Amino acid sequence: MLPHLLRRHHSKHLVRRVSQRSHTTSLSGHNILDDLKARGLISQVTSSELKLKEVLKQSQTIYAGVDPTAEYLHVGHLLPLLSLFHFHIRGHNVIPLIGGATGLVGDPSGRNSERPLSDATKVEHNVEKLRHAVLNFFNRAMTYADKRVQSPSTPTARVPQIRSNIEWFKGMGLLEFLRVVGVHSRVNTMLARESVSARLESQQGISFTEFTYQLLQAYDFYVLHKNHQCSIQIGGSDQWGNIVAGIDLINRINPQVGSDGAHEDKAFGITTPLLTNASGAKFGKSAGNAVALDSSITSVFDFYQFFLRTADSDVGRYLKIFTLLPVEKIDEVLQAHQVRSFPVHAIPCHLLIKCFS
Ligand SMILES: N[C@@H](Cc1ccc(O)cc1)C(=O)O
Repeated sequence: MLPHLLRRHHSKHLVRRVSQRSHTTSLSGHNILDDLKARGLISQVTSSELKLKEVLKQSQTIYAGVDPTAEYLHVGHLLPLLSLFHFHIRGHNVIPLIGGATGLVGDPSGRNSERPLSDATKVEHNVEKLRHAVLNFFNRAMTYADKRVQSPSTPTARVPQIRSNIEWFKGMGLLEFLRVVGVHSRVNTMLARESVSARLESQQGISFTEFTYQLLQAYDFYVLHKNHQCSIQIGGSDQWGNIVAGIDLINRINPQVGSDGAHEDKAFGITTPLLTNASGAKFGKSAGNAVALDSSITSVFDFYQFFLRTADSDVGRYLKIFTLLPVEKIDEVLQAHQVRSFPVHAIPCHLLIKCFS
């Protein structure tokens, strides 16, 4: 029942979206933040929402990173990527980043044990696969959003350029890193970050390698801020510490002072929730139930089944997260179902299949 209802409203609303987008008002702070929030795509922001909304009235550059721990993306990656995509279709600049360098180190965030170091050639291989996967995501999502998006006159005509942080780390020596980044970083603050403090209590502790991870990600934000005027980083909620580390570094290297002498925020972070099902279980590679966005790993059939088996109580939440349908429309449809006490069986899998298979 639900897929049909949604299909009917789908094209009408997307057409409206496009005409809005071709005006400069598409950048109005009205407001991507409200929309992302209503979709359940925001967990936390690093400054006041008011301030961020103000900033978003102008075109911004926003980045999100993915580490090459596997050669495919999974459903959990979709939350930051879709958030990035929401910014993209409203005319902001987005930078999807692959962690060609950070993947060689390993992020301790959200893990209670040390990762074995990945083989460098495997990491390189994964970077290329992920580059392709992210490109594919943007291509498909843009086609799904609107075919006209391909027209060169729209701000979203181009698929964003994908970068890898190996670009700036490969030529950087240890001494330079210590002098540029280390000197501005407080060990006390680094120890207090959740990703580190949680591990300090474990018997195994944390290696120096994983301990420094936050500084690598911090430097990424700094480089993108300096060279590409990137002002916002998006990541999963486990990335909070790494994102804040970047903002700290940016502020320490170039303290921003407004005309009244007060500190002025120039860099911001947005975290997305981690994807869970109604019983609170996480999805992801480390949770062991990854649903890959790659039909050679998770077949189209399994992918479809995954969404088809969505519990009724998750349907509304997933629709808001995974489709571009207007939130009001989703609420309307869900309400109609509740009133008539229809069971809501599935989210419109056909839309998702088109995007990712
Ligand atoms: N640390 C992120 C990936 C990432 C890497 C580099 C960055 O600059 C940003 C994000 C993760 O593990 O999900």
